[in-house]
Amino acid sequence: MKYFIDQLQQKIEEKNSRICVGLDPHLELLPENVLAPELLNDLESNQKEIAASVLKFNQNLIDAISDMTAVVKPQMAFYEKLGVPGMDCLWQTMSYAKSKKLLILLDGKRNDIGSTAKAYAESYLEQKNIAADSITINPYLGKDGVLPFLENKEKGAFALLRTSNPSAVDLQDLKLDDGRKVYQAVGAFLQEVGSNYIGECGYSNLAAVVGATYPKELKEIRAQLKSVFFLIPGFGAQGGGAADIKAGFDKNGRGAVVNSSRGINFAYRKEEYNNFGAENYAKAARAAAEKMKNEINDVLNQ
Ligand SMILES: O=c1ccn([C@@H]2O[C@H](COP(=O)(O)O)[C@@H](O)[C@H]2O)c(=O)[nH]1
Repeated sequence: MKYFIDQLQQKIEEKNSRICVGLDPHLELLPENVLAPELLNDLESNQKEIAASVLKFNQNLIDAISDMTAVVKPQMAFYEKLGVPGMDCLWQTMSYAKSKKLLILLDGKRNDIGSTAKAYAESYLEQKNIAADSITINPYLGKDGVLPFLENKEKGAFALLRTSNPSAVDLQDLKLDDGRKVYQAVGAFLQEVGSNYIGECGYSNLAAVVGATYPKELKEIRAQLKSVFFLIPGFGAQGGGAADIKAGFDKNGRGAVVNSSRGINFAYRKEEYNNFGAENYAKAARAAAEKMKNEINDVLNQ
């Protein structure tokens, strides 16, 4: 039995890639040759057709980037939005990614009281036919809400720690009586809970989400949490760049993956990749993923 975090670290090293490719099908950004825009005028009536287009889009993206990333991160919101066909599309996307030997980090930010958290873990990490390898969770309910996601050591959880959005400061930076900020207390909590789930690589199956858009906090959190692996979202579309995420890695270039969703999924819309044309969106995505992978490796080698 191999710990989730060891599987992830091993795949990162095999591919020499520290990127995580988000699968976030923003419908209005899909190429017209994949999704006829008029279908969006009546989303509910056209859920089935739209979900079929999204699946084709995802499969082409996965084909284009599977040798270049260890892990893909489908964002559940975009699939839930398409009702039952959307959930079927999510499951088929995960199944396709699995067939290409990619790890799956399902971004759903689930959690609840212990018994309900257990049901979430069973739903998304333990189904027999297809399940994710890891899931994003909200740690706000405390330990009994987190432990069910760690029961199976082959699976992992990524808890929100310091998120990438502008309003992250509203609650996460509040000061506690002991002088720490809320996110610092959450970090210490994650390290403590995760200490019983540490793999051979020295990191724990309980990982954390820390945004690329807050490089100062990322550096401070990396220094504080030696055994916590990071998912770093916010690269590209949210403004984060390679220089911002460097401090999230340890001195050996381990301990984190950096996510980009729109920046890769919809690279074909950027001037830089205009020459590919909308019909070659997957080739544009590959070029963007390769650029991101190289930029991160370069900055870590400096
Ligand atoms: O703090 C967080 C936590 C999660 N996310 C998610 O990551 C992707 C980012 O998408 P981009 O298109 O690369 O901006 C998206 O699914 C978010 O829900 C995050 O951005 N920040």
